[in-house]
Amino acid sequence: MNSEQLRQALRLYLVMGSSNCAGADPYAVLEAAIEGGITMFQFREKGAGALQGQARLELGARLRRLCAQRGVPFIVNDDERLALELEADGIHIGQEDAPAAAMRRRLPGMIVGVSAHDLLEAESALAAGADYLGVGPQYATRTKLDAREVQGPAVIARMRAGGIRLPLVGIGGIDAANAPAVIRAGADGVAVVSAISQARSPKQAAAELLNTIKSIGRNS
Ligand SMILES: Cc1ncc(COP(=O)(O)OP(=O)(O)O)c(N)n1
Ligand SMILES: Cc1nc(C(=O)O)sc1CCOP(=O)(O)O
Ligand SMILES: [Mg+2]
Repeated sequence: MNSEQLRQALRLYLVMGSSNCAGADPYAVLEAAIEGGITMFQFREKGAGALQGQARLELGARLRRLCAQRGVPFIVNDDERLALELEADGIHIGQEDAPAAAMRRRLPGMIVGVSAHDLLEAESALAAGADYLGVGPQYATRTKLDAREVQGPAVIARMRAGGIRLPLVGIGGIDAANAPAVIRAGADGVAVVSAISQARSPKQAAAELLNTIKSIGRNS
C-alpha cells in the first residue's frame, strides 16, 4: 500500500476489542461497521474483561478473515506475535510498547502505526520508519483509562506546521460532532472506539462519521 492509499484507508479507522462492544457480538459489530463504511480496523483486545490466550487468538482470526473478505486492512494493537499469527496487514504501537524501528525491521511488509503526542514524538516515529501516526487523546475518552491529558486538534496542527507529512489520524473521544475539527487541523482521518462499537446502530454510526469526514473535503 503506498502512502496515498494509506491516507485513504485511515479515513475512518475502527479500533475495537470484545470489551468495547457493550455485550454485543464483536463479529456482528465489525460486520455492521464495515457495511457502514469503515476503511481500516484495529484489533485491540485489551483492558478489563479482555479475552486471553486461545479465545483471543480465535476471535482475532475470525475478525481477520472478515476484514480480508471485505477488503478492510486489519491491524493488531501492541502484540507482534499476534500480528504474525494472524497475518495482519500491520501493527499499532505506542510510546510504551516495543520500539518502532524494531517493529519496522521485524515485520517487513507490514504497516507500522505509532502513537505520538507531540512534534518530537512524531519526528522520532518518522525517523524510526513509522507509516502513520495516531495522535491523541483529541478529546476526553472513557475507553482508555491510561490515556494522556487531552490535547485537542491543535496538536495535529502543530505537527503539520512542524513539517510532519506522514499519514495521521486523531484518536480519543471523537464522534460525528467533533470529527470535522480533527480533519480541519490536518488529520487524514479519525480513529474511534465507542462512537461506533457502542452505538445503537454501528452501521449507521459508521456511515454518519464517513459522510461527515467526506463532507470536509480532505481525501474525499
Ligand atoms: C490509531 C491508534 N492511535 C493510538 C493508539 C494508542 O496506542 P497506545 O498509546 O499504545 O495505547 P493502547 O491502545 O495500546 O492502549 C491506538 N491504539 N491506535
Ligand atoms: C485507544 C486509544 N488511544 C488513545 C490515545 O490517546 O492514544 S485514546 C484511545 C481510546 C479511544 O476511544 P474512544 O474513541 O471511545 O474515545
Ligand atoms: Mg499500545
